[in-house]
Amino acid sequence: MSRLLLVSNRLPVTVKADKDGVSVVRSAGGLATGLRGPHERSGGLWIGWPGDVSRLTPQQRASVEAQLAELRCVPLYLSASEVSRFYEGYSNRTLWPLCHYLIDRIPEQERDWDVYRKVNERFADLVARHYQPGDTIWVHDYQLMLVPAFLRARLPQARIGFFFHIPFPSSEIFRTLPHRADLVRGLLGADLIGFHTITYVRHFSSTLMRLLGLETVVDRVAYDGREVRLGAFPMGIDAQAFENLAKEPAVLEEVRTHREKSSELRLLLGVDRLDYTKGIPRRLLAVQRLLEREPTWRGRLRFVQVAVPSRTAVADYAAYRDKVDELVGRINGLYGSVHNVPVHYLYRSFNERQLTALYRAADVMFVTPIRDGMNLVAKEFCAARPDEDGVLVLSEFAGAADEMGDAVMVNPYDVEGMADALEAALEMPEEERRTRMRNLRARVKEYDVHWWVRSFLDELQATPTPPPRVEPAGAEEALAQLREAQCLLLLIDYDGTLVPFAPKPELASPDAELLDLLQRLASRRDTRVHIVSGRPRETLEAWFGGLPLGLHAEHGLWSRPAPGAPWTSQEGVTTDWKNLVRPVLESFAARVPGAFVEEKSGSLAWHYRQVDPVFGARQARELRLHLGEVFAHGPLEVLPGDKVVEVRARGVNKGRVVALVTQDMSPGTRVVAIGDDRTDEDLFAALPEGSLAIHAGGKDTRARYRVKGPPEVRRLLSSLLVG
Ligand SMILES: O=P(O)(O)OC[C@H]1O[C@H](O[C@H]2O[C@H](CO)[C@@H](O)[C@H](O)[C@H]2O)[C@H](O)[C@@H](O)[C@@H]1O
Ligand SMILES: O=c1ccn([C@@H]2O[C@H](COP(=O)(O)OP(=O)(O)O)[C@@H](O)[C@H]2O)c(=O)[nH]1
Repeated sequence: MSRLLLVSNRLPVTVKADKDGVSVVRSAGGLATGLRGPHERSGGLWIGWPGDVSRLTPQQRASVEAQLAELRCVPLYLSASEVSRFYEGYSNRTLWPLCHYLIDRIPEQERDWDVYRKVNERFADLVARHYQPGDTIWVHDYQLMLVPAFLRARLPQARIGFFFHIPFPSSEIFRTLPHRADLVRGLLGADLIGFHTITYVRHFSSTLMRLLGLETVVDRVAYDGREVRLGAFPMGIDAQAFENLAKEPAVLEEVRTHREKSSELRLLLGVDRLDYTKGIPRRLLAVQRLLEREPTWRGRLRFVQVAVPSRTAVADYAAYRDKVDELVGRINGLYGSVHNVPVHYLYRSFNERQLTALYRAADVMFVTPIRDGMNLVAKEFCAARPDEDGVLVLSEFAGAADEMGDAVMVNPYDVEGMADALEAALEMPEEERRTRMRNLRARVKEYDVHWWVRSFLDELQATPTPPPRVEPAGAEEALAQLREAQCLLLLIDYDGTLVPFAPKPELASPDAELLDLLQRLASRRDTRVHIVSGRPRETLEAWFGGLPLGLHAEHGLWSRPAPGAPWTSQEGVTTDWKNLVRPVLESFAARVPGAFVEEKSGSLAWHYRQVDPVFGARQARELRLHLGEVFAHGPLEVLPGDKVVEVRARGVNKGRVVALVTQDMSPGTRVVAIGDDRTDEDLFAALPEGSLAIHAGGKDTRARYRVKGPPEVRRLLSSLLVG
């Protein structure tokens, strides 16, 4: 087993200082419990923030460090300003509401991004310092979204996993964020990115398409020369531990006390951090509504709401607390009596034993977040019910809802509907309660936290480590090579190489500066220049006909090797297939707003550069499948390009141009090809030995040299004219 380096914002410990000294206590939470085994067995490390230790004396600090080291934890200390701007600020004031669909809670002006970025970089630095070849790194949650990319830059060969514990929202929400693309690129540094549900995976995939134009094929995305996998791994709990606790005599005694105190009452339970995503106000209103419309329940219900103080320095949390306080007061004022109040509101935290006693005593567990990544409380309630009784009422917007179909599902925004569900739960016949609880428990026990850890790590181990990457050399090196050559034969692509990609093909015509550059280049001593493009020959003729260049249109179907020479086409290429293909492309263009069909003499192209990217990519996939089925073994090729699907006769590609232009080449000539997309890779592949391939852009390429894009291509060519 490879050594596991775990990375999370908080370390799974609590530092407690009192008059007797300072102690570091292990936390009991689900993540800590699930990861403890693999962390310790693998001799790994856990890297994270130990909480606020600013008030400790230097001796106490030293003692904390020694105790942390014993637990194989490595502390990353945050300054007061980092806590306020990285943790409370960008993480909890921006990312947290965003991912829970509450964009109105995000500050109007984003101020904490720089600190978020810096702290993520500090995390990556610390991890890299402790990394040993062969280690597996597992980074957790939204506070550390940039860490995978920072790590990838420092450790190209490392195996890196990332798990996102909160909902990944629809791309429509995510794309409102100013730094949306940076965050997504940050995650793509990982080899495997895990989410709780398949819906979050889908949202992430469409975000990749919309923001970066990246397509997910089944569960894989090609990015930066690597393959990134995506997957749904619903987190579980330590079900056995809760079941064991629920059977302990001391816990059962506590259950009896809870029930005796409410012998005539039915017990409803809510357990949450006091967080505005947890839906506590509407939950309270549902209880109020039930009491209001069904007087027979008055005096017969006790609703215990545990609210754990959380993120108290964030203003929205304080306001939310006031709101809940007020509602509790109002309901108790309305429906309480001298002997009893309906809502018992406990603003504090309980340990697992106390929680288990509450879970086991409850008639109905009321879990109604308006959004929740998973919600472990719902699972803990079921694990704590070996008596197979109790009803779970669960929000359909909790990740847990995907797995817990036997709960009574509610829409947490619908107060009346929740009051109905509550009543149905309270009146549910025993047999139905047992059937539902049995099914829920079977799932919670089988897919527990240990299963979760195993399945994520197994998948991560199965991802191939990226091959050692030979990064193409840059413009300086390319220029030195070009200058050394006696004679030069330049084969240059047009769109994306000499001019930037334009929203419409006709908008990308050459400017005067480019025409001048090409003219001077072609007049350079012992230099011949060819344009090798996918465009129709009429266009190339109109734009470049007056220059001393060779022209090659439609990916090499048509060539005019020298000015004045006639255009000739590749032999044996037929075009009668077009009458069959054209109507198919036209019907796709008609149903996809913004798409259009371009007809060239040897090919037909369906363009979707102005279409909604997700819809366009989906339609392009469907079109390719459709064409593939109809023309499976025919003389046609269907080629996916950059926002285009092109259909043409088999065997026509830019590589053909190489044979044509090198046949009468004088000895000592260096062939140089420059291009930016897939079609240029055919050109690069056909080059004779000793040639130079230069990729213009950031895509994966077989070229040995890389420049940044059209401006740098032009600079490189201009430099050839100097000196
Ligand atoms: O560290 P805090 O700021 O005090 O917040 C506590 C944790 O809250 C979030 O929990 C989420 O993870 C759970 C387990 O995957 C999931 O069930 C729940 O739906 C999420 O909200 C947060 O993701 C953690 O990073 C925090 O530590
Ligand atoms: O008084 C409490 C209330 C809750 N919890 C624990 O806090 C976790 C809450 O996790 P959940 O996924 O439900 O929501 P989150 O707070 O992570 O958003 C559960 O494991 C609870 O057992 C706790 O230890 N003490």
